[in-house]
Amino acid sequence: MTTQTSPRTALSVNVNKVALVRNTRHLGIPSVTRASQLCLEAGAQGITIHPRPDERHIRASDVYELAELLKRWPDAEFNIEGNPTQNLMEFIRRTRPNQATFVPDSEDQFTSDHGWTFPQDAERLKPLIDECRSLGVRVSLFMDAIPGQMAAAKAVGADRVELYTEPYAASWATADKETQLEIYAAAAQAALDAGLGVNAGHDLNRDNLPDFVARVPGLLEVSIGHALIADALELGYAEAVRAYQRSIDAGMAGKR
Ligand SMILES: CC(=O)[C@@H](O)[C@H](O)COP(=O)(O)O
Ligand SMILES: NCC(=O)COP(=O)(O)O
Repeated sequence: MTTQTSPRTALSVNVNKVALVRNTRHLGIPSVTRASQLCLEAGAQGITIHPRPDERHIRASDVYELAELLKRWPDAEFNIEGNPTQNLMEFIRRTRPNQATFVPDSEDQFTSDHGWTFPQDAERLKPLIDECRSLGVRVSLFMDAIPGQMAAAKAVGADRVELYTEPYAASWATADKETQLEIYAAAAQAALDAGLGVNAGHDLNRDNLPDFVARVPGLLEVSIGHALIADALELGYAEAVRAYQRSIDAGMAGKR
């Protein structure tokens, strides 16, 4: 078993939903770049976007404007998510983000709801992972919390996995929470044992974050969008980011 001292889990704010609201008028507000700037000023360690092919929220123009913004934040990370067999690779080639998170979504998918599957997906992913790494871009694979899949994710060349956390989030207020935490802890440990870094995301929020951070070993990054932006509608971006940082700190304090 690979153990490591617990790194402080980084918060990457996903600004998809700012773009979603912006796109309902031709006024350019709320601004995606201003939202990102305010989140970074408040202490977020990164910005995540998922430029889907239908541009339902993040548009190609957002990708390039955010890439320029992040150049002014050298200590922050830019994480671009997407399906590398669709539109993602062009964005990676042109912007060289810190991290590319490969997500196996179809073009018309309502939202992300599953990870990659090995060995089926290995052959088509390997050259795309190799290209990202040749560009100096870290690759994270969006994965279900299945311990037996982690070695294959490493074998195909991934640097990290992002654990898809909706099943945990859905269990949080139920009797199934403890079982889910054990599943995610085992999947994270299997990833660590395989030599992978561990990220996580989808439906995480202020309430369910502390337990997850406390129980999942080696958690390097959480990318959070929907709930954080919803909270920002009430609290403002800066206070929302500070609230999520407090949730992460509560989880860090609770690590065994
Ligand atoms: C991969 C993942 O779980 C999310 O980052 C994804 O970006 C959510 O996409 P929507 O914001 O379009 O629901
Ligand atoms: N990779 C998860 C992400 O970026 C945001 O997911 P959500 O918090 O919007 O569900």
